[in-house]
Amino acid sequence: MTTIDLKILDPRLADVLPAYATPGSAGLDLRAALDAPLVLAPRDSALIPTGLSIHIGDPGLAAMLLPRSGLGHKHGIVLGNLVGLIDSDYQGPLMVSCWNRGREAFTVQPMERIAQMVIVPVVQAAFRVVESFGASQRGDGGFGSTGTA
Ligand SMILES: O=c1ccn([C@H]2C[C@H](O)[C@@H](COP(=O)(O)OP(=O)(O)OP(=O)(O)O)O2)c(=O)[nH]1
Ligand SMILES: [Mg+2]
Repeated sequence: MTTIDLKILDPRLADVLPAYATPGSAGLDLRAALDAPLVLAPRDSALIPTGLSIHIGDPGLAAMLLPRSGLGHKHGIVLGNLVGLIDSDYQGPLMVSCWNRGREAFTVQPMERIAQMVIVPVVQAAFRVVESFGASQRGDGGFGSTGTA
């Protein structure tokens, strides 16, 4: 298990820190550190604090914020940036852009679990400028070049 520094910005989080729900979980649920319910009208989005900050510290790691499948599928509550990427050197508050892509208003309750965070490995690459690439089977084919069947 990797250890990551975490600051509690909102004391309500102290008892409900992000944790893996099952031994095999990949995601850690993040909560809406709101003082009052927040109504998201259809197509509205809001930047919601999680009450936490983390400093991953290792450039070989990052965190990704993803929707929770239940909220996304049943209520249309996904992320305004589709996926949130937390850099390893970021130390500010963890924020979730909550987007109601559904047809009905949705009320986010204070401390509700609104998104999930996955810690992922990262490879930082340097670029070597070349005039031509070595041959590959795909070459420049893309965007459906292999067909659908
Ligand atoms: O859903 C998100 C996405 C990002 N961040 C924080 C952590 C991340 O490291 C930082 C910058 O994110 P990103 O690089 O995606 O945004 P940007 O628009 O490129 O901002 P910047 O110019 O600060 O890099 O904002 C969040 O708290 N939540
Ligand atoms: Mg950026």
